[in-house]
Amino acid sequence: MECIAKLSGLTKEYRNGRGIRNVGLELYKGDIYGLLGPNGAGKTTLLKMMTGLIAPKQGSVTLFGHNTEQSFAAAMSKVGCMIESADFYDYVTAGQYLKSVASFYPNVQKERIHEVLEIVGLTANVKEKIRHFSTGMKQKLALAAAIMPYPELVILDEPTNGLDIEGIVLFRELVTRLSKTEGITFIISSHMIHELEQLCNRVGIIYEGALIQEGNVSELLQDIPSLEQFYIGELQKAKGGPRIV
Ligand SMILES: Nc1ncnc2c1ncn2[C@@H]1O[C@H](COP(=O)(O)OP(=O)(O)OP(=O)(O)O)[C@@H](O)[C@H]1O
Repeated sequence: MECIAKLSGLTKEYRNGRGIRNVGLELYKGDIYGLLGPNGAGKTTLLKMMTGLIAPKQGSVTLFGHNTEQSFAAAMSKVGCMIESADFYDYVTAGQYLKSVASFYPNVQKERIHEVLEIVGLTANVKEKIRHFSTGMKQKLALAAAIMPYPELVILDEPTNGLDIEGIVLFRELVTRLSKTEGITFIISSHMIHELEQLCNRVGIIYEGALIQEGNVSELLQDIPSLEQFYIGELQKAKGGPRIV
């Protein structure tokens, strides 16, 4: 299996003492890796570090063989991402926004704008100003931007936030399709554990800044009926309390 992302000993401490400590993780080509953890556990911090938005105090991120601190452009050249809730200049239209995104990538032709709009189901809204978009529509637009440069790795931080039920199902189908047809690898943080259970082949659990458990979903769930029960059990172990599931 080809390792396309390697995170080693990642540590970040904010001034308030929070952050992540000594997190190591590998992604293999074709993985759909789910990142689980309570609020404030460190998921966004970890994903921001993967994309160079935060520099680690210790540790390293290697994407496609390139260290993000030493060769940022090369490391990120096959990466698409959507971190935290999407923020836009909302007086422009969806089409204008995606055109500006496309202009960053020399290999992206303007036809790609319509392609990604169609993929996320926003074709009819191309001329609409973003300020008229719902939260879920903005999430879809951010996803369209993330897949614009034909990425091989897509990093998604809570991508289903604000999506309606149909949007969540579409999102799951879209990730599955992109994984199968384009061979795209995904790492996705989410609180929607049932979605992750259906979608992911591997999951990791972050608790208080540390990766406390990870593995193949099918192996982790050999003796436990659901990812939710596994997750709650692992959190209880980490907190040192008795297991109630
Ligand atoms: N810029 C910052 N300055 C200080 N503390 C921060 C900063 N960003 C995050 N934190 C703290 O670091 C911890 C990890 O935050 P992070 O956003 O990574 O968690 P998360 O797992 O993504 O949480 P959630 O599920 O609520 O989105 C939290 O306790 C948070 O308060």
